[in-house]
Amino acid sequence: MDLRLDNIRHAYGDIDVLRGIDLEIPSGNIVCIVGPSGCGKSTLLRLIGGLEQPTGGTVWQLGEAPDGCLNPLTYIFQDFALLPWRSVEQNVSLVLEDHALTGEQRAAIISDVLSRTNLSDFANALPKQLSGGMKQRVAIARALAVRPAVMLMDEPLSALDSQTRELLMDDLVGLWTREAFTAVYVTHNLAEAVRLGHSIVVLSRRPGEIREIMEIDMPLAERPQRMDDLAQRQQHLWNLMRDEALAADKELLDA
Ligand SMILES: Nc1ncnc2c1ncn2[C@@H]1O[C@H](COP(=O)(O)OP(=O)(O)OP(=O)(O)O)[C@@H](O)[C@H]1O
Repeated sequence: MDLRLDNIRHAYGDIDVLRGIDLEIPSGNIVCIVGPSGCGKSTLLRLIGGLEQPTGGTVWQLGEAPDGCLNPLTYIFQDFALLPWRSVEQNVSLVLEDHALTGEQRAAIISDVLSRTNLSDFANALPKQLSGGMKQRVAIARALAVRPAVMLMDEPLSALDSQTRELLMDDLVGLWTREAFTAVYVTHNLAEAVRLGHSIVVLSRRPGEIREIMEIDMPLAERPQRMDDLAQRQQHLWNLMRDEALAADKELLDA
C-alpha cells in the first residue's frame, strides 16, 4: 500500500502547524521526516495514522495492505510502550488477541517476529530485565506481528545511547533488507535519517512546509561503507535546517 498526502494543512486553534504538505510514501520505502523542534513532525505522523483529522487536505491510502495485515498503520514510539507485567512474548501477543487467529497461528507469528528481531531467547523475560535497546526490539517485534502496511516511527531510537542506536540501525537495515517494509520515520537525528531513509523530507519551522525532499539512491546495506557520501548529505541537511533550528530553540526558550 502506498500513501499519498494531498495538500495537508493542520492548525490547533489559531496556531498553524502544517501547511501545503504534498508527499508520496511508496510501498517498501523508508521516508524520514526531519525539521526544527515544534515544526509539526509528530503531528504529521498522527495525521497519517488517523489519530487526528487534518484541518485541510487528504491522506490517501492507495492499494491493498499486505496479506495477513491485521493493522495497516502501526506506531512505534520512543518510550517503547511495553506492559511491564507481561513477558516479551506476552507483549507481542497482546496485539494479536483481538483478531480471529488460532493458537497455532498466533504462536507462529510470535515465533517469526521474535526470531526476526533476535529475541527468541528472551521470550519469557520481563521488560524490567531488558536494556533499552532490547525493549525497543520488542516494540519493533510487536509492530511487525500485525504485518502493517506502514510503520509510523516517532523518534524510535532517541531514548537510546549512541552505541545502542547504531546496533538498532543495523537491525532495522537487516530487517528491511530481508523483507522490505514501509515506514514514515520521524527523527531529530540527521545521521539516522541518512542511514535509514530512502528519502528525507525536510520541514521548515512552524507552520511546517516541505523545504526539500532528498532522495538517497544507495542500498541501505551499503551505507556504512559510504560514510563520506552520507556525511556530505547530512551536512547539506544541517545547512538547510541550522538557522531555523536556532530560531526554534530561541522560541522555545522565550515561551
Ligand atoms: N494537541 C495539541 N494541541 C495544541 N497544540 C499542539 C498539540 N500537539 C502539538 N501542538 C503544537 O503543535 C506544534 C507542533 O508540534 P509537534 O509535536 O508536531 O512538533 P515536532 O516537530 O514533532 O516537535 P519536536 O521536534 O519538538 O518533537 C508545536 O508548537 C506544539 O506545541
